[in-house]
Amino acid sequence: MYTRSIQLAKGCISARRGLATATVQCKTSVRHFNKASSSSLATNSTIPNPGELHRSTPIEPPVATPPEGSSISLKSANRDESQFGTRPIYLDVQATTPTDFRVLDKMLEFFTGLYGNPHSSTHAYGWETEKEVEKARKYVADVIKADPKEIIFTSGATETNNMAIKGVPRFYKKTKKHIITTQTEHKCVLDSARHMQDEGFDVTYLKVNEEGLINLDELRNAIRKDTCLVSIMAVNNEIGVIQPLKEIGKICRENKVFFHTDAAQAYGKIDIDVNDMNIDLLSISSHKIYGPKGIGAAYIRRRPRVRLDPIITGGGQERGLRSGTLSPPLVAGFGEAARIISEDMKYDQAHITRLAEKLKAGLLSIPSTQFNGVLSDPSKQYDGCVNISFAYIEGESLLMALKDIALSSGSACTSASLEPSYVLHALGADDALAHSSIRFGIGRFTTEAEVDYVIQAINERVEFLRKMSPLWEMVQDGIDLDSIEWSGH
Ligand SMILES: Cc1ncc(COP(=O)(O)O)c(C=O)c1O
Ligand code: FES
Repeated sequence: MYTRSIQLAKGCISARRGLATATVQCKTSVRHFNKASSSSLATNSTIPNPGELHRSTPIEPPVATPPEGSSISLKSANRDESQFGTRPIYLDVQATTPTDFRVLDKMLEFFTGLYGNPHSSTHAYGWETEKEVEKARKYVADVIKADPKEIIFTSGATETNNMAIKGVPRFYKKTKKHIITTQTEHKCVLDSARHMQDEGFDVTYLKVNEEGLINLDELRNAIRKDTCLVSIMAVNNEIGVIQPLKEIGKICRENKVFFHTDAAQAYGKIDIDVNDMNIDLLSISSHKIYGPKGIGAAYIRRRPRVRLDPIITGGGQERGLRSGTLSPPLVAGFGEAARIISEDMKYDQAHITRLAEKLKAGLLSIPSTQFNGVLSDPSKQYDGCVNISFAYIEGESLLMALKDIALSSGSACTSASLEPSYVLHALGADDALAHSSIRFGIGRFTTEAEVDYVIQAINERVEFLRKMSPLWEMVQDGIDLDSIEWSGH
């Protein structure tokens, strides 16, 4: 057995409050991790501010040039600086979250002692691992008030979305031919829907309003006799909009249509009760909740029972719905992440809301900025996703000028393309505004010092870039840009 010089699992709720380097000693290696200070919340004023641990020099006065060779020094949040060098502040938690060290601690034993195949039913190695898998299944189910039997482990939300959007219509294809989804879904939902169109299904893509919300009457009107599935995401990954799940679930149940929701960005972040909301299928991703990558789950309702054609067939694992040997380290890590997020949800929410409000206020005080998402009703906006357009600046130029902050102008899988966001387009944003948007993701380990730094850095760099922008100069001179006839070359 390996020894641990620290007990990570207990009393770690204040992880974000004070990071100190601790050592976990395994049989073969010694690795460094950031460990929660054992100090209680009450004494956190004496703890070095975590943000200070990220930077060895104070914030610079306004810079006149982009940060090439900047003297601001940043240390990484979770890596050994001596080995990996300094890295930017991480504000891209919608793309992925850092693995919580309590999760890692849970996973380690599955690489050493607990290596049995959880599907081996003839010996103790299989039984002990299976017991851990079932524990994890319960933790994952508890977050959304589901029965553990309704949880199927998959490789992540992409697989689960494929499973739901392809699997349900294929099963009911003799009588049902229609699917409803929205224009602002994640690419893996839209792509699965297009795939089903190629197989002969009709797909309705619901529009959203300028805040990103669907219209419930439009949903009601779109439902046909042969509709088998409505797939509407819970929290949008680019703008954080929360769709009215309970109302959608009610409409679907009344019309006897299955309701699937992609909850990759919502699970553990907002309250979800699959029974109260009449959700029939739900997609979960472990790496969005501080768990390992490469694992996720499908919630599939048993009563009334949802049937689907599995995408991966074989040994019949996971109730025949997803064959293949499970990865116990990933399952257990995911389970631990779910257990922690259930326990810490209120604390995480309060922390994230406080920092997000500060960030939003600090950025929206910059002239000619626009918040993308819901402003009219805070209950319909997930605070941890702050998407802002900075008019008269290209989002990509701003990102280039912000090398000391890890950000994205939208989803991770489209971040290599310079196309403006299709989600912002669906909200009615013009190309210029869609091009100038940046998504700021705040999570469990984001610190106030990081937010302060980001506010100052963005203020400086936006001012700098606008000084170089002829459009900005014209606006300052009182010229109405809409009145200009641009030549077309
Ligand atoms: C809304 C949404 N759906 C699906 C996914 C895909 O999840 P996974 O990485 O687990 O396949 C993501 C991740 O970016 C997401 O944000
Ligand atoms: S897979 Fe995460 S944004 Fe595309």
